[in-house]
Amino acid sequence: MSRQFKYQDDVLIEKDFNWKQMARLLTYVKPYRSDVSKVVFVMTVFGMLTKLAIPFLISLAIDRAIDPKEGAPSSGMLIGITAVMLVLYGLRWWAQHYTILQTNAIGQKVIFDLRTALFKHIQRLSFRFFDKRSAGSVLVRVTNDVNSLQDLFTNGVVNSVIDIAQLLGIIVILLLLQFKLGLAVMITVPLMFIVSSSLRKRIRYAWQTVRIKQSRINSHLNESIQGIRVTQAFAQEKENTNYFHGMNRSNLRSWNFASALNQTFGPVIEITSAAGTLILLLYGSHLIRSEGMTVGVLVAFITYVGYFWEPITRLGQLYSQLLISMSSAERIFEYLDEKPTVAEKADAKELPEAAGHIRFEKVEFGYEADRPALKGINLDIKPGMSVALVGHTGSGKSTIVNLLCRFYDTVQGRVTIDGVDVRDATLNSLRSQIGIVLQDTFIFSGTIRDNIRYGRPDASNLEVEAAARAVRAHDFIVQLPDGYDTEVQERGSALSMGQRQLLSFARALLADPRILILDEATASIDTETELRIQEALNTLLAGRTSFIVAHRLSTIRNADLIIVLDHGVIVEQGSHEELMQKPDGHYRGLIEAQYRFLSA
Ligand SMILES: Nc1ncnc2c1ncn2[C@@H]1O[C@H](COP(=O)(O)OP(=O)(O)OP(=O)(O)O)[C@@H](O)[C@H]1O
Repeated sequence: MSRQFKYQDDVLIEKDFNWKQMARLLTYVKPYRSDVSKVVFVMTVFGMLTKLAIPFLISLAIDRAIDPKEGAPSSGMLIGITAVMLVLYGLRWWAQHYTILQTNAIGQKVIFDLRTALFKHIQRLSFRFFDKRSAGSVLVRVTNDVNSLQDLFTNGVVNSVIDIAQLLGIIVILLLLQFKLGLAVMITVPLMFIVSSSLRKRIRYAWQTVRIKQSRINSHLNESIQGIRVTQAFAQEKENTNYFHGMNRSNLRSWNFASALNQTFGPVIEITSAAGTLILLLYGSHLIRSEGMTVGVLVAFITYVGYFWEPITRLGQLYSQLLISMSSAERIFEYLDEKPTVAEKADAKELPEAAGHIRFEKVEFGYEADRPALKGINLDIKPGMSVALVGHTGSGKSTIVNLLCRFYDTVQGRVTIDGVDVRDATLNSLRSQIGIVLQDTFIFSGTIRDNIRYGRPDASNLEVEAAARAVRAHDFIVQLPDGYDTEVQERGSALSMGQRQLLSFARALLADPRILILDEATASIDTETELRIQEALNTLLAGRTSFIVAHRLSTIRNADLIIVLDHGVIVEQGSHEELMQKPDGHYRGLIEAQYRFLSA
């Protein structure tokens, strides 16, 4: 099997059954507690009591109407008892129908709430969280893990309350009907619990393994689909398929194993139940002979004991369901407990409309503790200035931008906008004043118009068009089949790189941020598009403080200030002319290398 893929962000979480966690899960049911009480009430009164009354009525029918100890059999009484039983069956049917409808509705609402809460939380998590996880594994938690709780909430919660009530009801009835026989039947209960509890841990572990394998499959699937072009270009389909096949097979094996273990619960209960019936028949017939117990009572006992195992079997199944759900719950709570590393202060202030004066003061930063990405960065950018960040790959250009947007926090030093430390401002007020145009423009599904409007959803159609015209995107948009209403396909794959760039310029212009960050595309484009993009850029940058991770010579030359980075340190800064005058300067070296490359 190929060893090129590693998806190890999910590890087995092996803990004992956790009541605290169960209580936490139940808090999601709390808003619907009045619905739950209604269902439990209906099911207990109309479902359970009617059910429990029936064996009693049968024993009554046998001992009083069919074969009474004194007097003649009575058909009138028999008809009366049967009629009562019919009414009880009707009531029971209605109660069951009501319970199924209601428990489904409650379960769905709880799942809806949980999924929304999880999505909302994940949206707020910082870049650091996503650095460590694949998109696929995050996806699994919002879909599979939440789904696997569905059964628990749909049937588990309500049924367990009803089952426990039924179990207690039957125990009381059995003991009241014939105390000794009742006790004898219950001897088998502890036996069953001992056997089944030894299975619990193994079952839980097995299901966790299944989830982790499914999560890896999803991660791989996600990566394979996103990278399909590269895979096909390098003719790696076979390798990829083999790897997937291996993962899939391993998942199948784990699933079969877990499922087989799970199935052992049923037989364990059945064997114990058979032992119970055996005790009942042997000891019951003895009691009839020696203590004058009636046949009716024995028949009622047999039916009650049948009912007795039912809730126990269901509670056993619920328990294994609970074990499965617990591992999903643990994984969901792990995410819900993840705190954004970039957190808003409790007393964070709204950043007032920024003029765009940006300072970096003795900034130190590293993505990992022992690998600094920026060292001793000092910058003072006046409002309206355009700054080009240049330097070798990995020199720290994007990191500067990440700190300015507060996607990460500095390790030391501070970043200020108009004198306000970015950590003292609310994230929303900070980021809404910063526009970002990334190299790999993210086009969302929807129309071209929706995409331009992304940062300012209330913009009118006229404003959208004006923005598109200003950045010279209008001409190509109107040539699309439905103009501004053309639905872009997944991530805008039908648009050219240049077109996507222009769209993102329009998006940024419409949002009208005071500070603009531009990660310039590295791909070389034709001269005409280059010119058009340059003009669009001039419109976009006018009057804003801008940081450009610059690759095009024209952009770099036009910048008011050029910052040259090398291994996380600013090695030079100044205008193009100033920097070109340094004979052995870094900048001069970079530009000359680029000229050599272009003329080669
Ligand atoms: N998310 C991350 N986690 C860990 N290390 C990172 C992360 N992003 C960047 N780095 C590291 O930080 C350093 C600076 O990276 P940065 O992305 O700022 O470089 P850059 O100058 O923008 O490079 P490029 O021109 O290739 O985009 C590099 O050594 C890089 O490996």
